[in-house]
Amino acid sequence: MYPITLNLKNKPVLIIGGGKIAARKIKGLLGEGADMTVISPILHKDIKQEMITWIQKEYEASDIRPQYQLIFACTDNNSLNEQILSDALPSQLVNVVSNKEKSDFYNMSMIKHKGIKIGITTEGASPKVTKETRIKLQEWLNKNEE
Ligand SMILES: C[C@@]1(CC(=O)O)C2=NC(=C\c3[nH]c(c(CCC(=O)O)c3CC(=O)O)Cc3[nH]c(c(CC(=O)O)c3CCC(=O)O)/C=C3\N/C(=C\2)[C@@H](CCC(=O)O)[C@]3(C)CC(=O)O)/[C@H]1CCC(=O)O
Ligand SMILES: NC(=O)c1ccc[n+]([C@@H]2O[C@H](COP(=O)([O-])OP(=O)(O)OC[C@H]3O[C@@H](n4cnc5c(N)ncnc54)[C@H](O)[C@@H]3O)[C@@H](O)[C@H]2O)c1
Repeated sequence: MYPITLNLKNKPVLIIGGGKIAARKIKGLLGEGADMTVISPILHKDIKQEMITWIQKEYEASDIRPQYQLIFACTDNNSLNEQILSDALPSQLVNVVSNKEKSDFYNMSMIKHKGIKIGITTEGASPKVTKETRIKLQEWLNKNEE
């Protein structure tokens, strides 16, 4: 997979599902100034409703508008998340939170340290190993700080 960092300021980003995992993704995306639309019957308490456009309903294929370049399928229903992936246009990139093999892209585990960002990924193979590595590396950086 090809690593890049994206400038998402004012870019329209679509999230389907508004639960715990969506809340984590939305926090990071709002921090980067993305223009967020969330489609979900229910919103997690950590999602700041006033910062997003919330469309309170269940997903339908017509929700996939061409202006979205990034789409996050964050429902707790893996077959629905996979349906979202197949409804998307070939030009749209879809993150499927419930399937290690099928995503067009993954979020990396991030460390921010003294003005640099370190991204860690197993390219979907093992989120658990990613998290463990982030914790070990963070401890090493803290220990070896001048
Ligand atoms: C890095 C991080 C970024 C982020 O999500 O922002 C991320 N997962 C994180 C946390 C986390 N993930 C999980 C737990 C609970 C368990 C635990 O603690 O172990 C926690 C902890 C928590 O939720 O607190 C389990 C889990 N994760 C995925 C599945 C589904 C599956 O495996 O198919 C399941 C099992 C679900 C189940 O079976 O129930 C899937 C994905 N998770 C990824 C990324 C992508 C691949 C990354 C890579 O390639 O390495 C991928 C494929 C899709 C994506 O999301 O992009 C983030 C910060 C980590 C940190 O640094 O703390
Ligand atoms: N990527 C990761 O880091 C990670 C970590 C743990 C779990 N997971 C996976 O992510 C999935 C979601 O986890 P969660 O904790 O956020 O679940 P959750 O139950 O907190 O949230 C699910 C959300 O999906 C919404 N939803 C359900 N059906 C919908 C529909 N038809 N249309 C639109 N929205 C719909 C619900 O309203 C809710 O807001 C889990 O099932 C698991 O497979 C991923």
